[in-house]
Amino acid sequence: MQCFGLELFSMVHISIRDLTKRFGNQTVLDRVSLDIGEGELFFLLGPSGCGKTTLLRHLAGFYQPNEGQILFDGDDVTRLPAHKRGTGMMFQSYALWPHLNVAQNIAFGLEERNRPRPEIEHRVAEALEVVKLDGLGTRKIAQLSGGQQQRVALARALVVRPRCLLLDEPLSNLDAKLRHEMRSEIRRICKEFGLTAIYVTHDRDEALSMADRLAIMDVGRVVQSGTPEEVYRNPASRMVAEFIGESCFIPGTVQAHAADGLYEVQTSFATLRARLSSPDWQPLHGEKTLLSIRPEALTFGHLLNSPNHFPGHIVDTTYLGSTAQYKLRIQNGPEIMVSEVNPSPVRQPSDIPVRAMAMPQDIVMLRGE
Ligand SMILES: Nc1ncnc2c1ncn2[C@@H]1O[C@H](COP(=O)(O)OP(=O)(O)OP(=O)(O)O)[C@@H](O)[C@H]1O
Repeated sequence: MQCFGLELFSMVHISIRDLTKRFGNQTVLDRVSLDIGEGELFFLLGPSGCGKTTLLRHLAGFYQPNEGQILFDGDDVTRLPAHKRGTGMMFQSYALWPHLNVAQNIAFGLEERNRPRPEIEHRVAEALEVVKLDGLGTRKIAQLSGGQQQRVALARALVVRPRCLLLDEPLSNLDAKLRHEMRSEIRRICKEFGLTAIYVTHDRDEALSMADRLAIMDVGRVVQSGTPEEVYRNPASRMVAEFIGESCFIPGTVQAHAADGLYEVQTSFATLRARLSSPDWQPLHGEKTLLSIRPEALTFGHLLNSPNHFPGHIVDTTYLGSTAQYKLRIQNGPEIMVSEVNPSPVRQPSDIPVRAMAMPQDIVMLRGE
């Protein structure tokens, strides 16, 4: 009986090579290339309409590209029909059958594959256990909460033992608390079974908190990929910096290459010390740059040996409980955001001068636009 078990997932390495898709004269995927390792939980992240779902649908076999290839473990599956690819899919709308009960919904894919009855029963029971719905097999779908329905959808995708799991915004219909709960559930299950999984979202918190690696897409292209930390710390462009987190941007001119790989940058209000986002760019003296600073990289205070000071006054305060967000208007400079953890007392808008500072490693130089 053990041979029916969900533990028999086979991981797959996915290679996407120069995939291009056009709908009429609109290029929706533009030479997309990505490698997704065995057992990796990989996120596709990007603004609405950038092509995430279209890419996922190519992996599932629902769409054929105009150009390019998809390889599973080195085998070309680009023209292989969906039902022969061994992928499991989980959608935003749970896509469950309302007239079938929970177990029947989960069993559907196995029945389609004409699996013997004892195997179906065993595997459905196991799938229910994996998603923590044991004992609810005979429930009607309408008698389940949104979170439970999403667990059924996950069990249904897992029960066919997919070579890879494809998830299209699976949590966006859930409220914030359930979403948090399901994030760690989905990650736990993927890791427990060593599943290769590709997850589409436009929710950066979901991607940052769950992904092994992620790709940011914009108008049909992959603009950057890496671990959440790599992309968050080293955004390749303003678009990536803004999409993956909060950031303020200060234009400047490169002055000199300082010690430790840092650069001095002249801005409208001070000379700041900053680091490059990417080693591919070696800026020259006088070149334009855009400094990207995260609100949490700034702290209030004044250290004499800190090279980066931002003198100004607070023009707006947003209290969020665990943090406060301040809008700081810099003298002769732009407005920037400063985030303070565990604020007490909360600073109020005032004309009284304050000073914020940031470490050079936390100010990132992007190519000037
Ligand atoms: N079957 C189709 N026929 C024509 N155009 C399509 C089709 N499917 C998608 N598109 C277009 O392709 C573009 C990308 O759509 P896609 O659904 O992949 O974006 P997305 O990044 O997943 O967006 P969202 O986050 O809003 O779901 C959009 O402009 C969309 O209108």
